Amino acid sequence: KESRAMKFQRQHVDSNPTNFGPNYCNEMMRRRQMTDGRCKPVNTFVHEPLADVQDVCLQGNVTCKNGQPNCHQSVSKMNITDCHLRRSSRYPRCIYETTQKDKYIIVACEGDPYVPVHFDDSI
Ligand SMILES: Nc1ncnc2c1ncn2[C@@H]1O[C@H](C(=O)NS(=O)(=O)C[C@H]2[C@@H](O)[C@H](n3ccc(=O)[nH]c3=O)O[C@@H]2CO)[C@@H](O)[C@H]1O
Repeated sequence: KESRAMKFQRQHVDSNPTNFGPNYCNEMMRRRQMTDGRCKPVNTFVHEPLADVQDVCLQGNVTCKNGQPNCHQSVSKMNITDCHLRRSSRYPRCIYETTQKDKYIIVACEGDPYVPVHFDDSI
C-alpha cells in the first residue's frame, strides 16, 4: 500500500520537469495516475528538490483550510505548476490548463519522520 508520504511525492513533487510546455499537465496528470477513474480537478506540482519540499514541515506553522493545525508555509517562494481541469473536459479525456508560478506553498505534515502528506494551498 502506498504511504501518504509517497502519495504526496507522486502527486506533488516533480523536481526536474521535462518541459512539456502547455501540455505539461495533460502528460503529468496521467503519468502520475491522477486521471484513473476520474480527472482530478486541481493539482499542483512543485519544481524544487524533494529535500526542500520536505523542509517546509519545519517552517512557518499555519492553520490548514480544514482547520487542522498541522500546516506549514514555505519561507521562500517555490517554482510550481498548477493544473486545472478544463470545463469542457469529459472523462476519460482529462484536459488541463497548465500554469507555472512562483508562490509560497502550504502543506500539511504528519508522522515520524514529520513529512508532507497533503498539499493545502499556494499563496
Ligand atoms: N491538515 C491535514 N493533515 C493531514 N491530512 C490532511 C489534512 N487536510 C487534508 N488532509 C488529507 O489530505 C488528503 C487530500 O487529498 N486532501 S485534498 O484536500 O483532497 C488535496 C487537495 C490537493 O491535492 C489539490 N490541490 C488543491 C489546491 C492547490 O492549490 N493545489 C492542489 O494540488 O486539490 C485537492 C482538493 O483540494 C485527504 O486524505 C485528507 O484527509
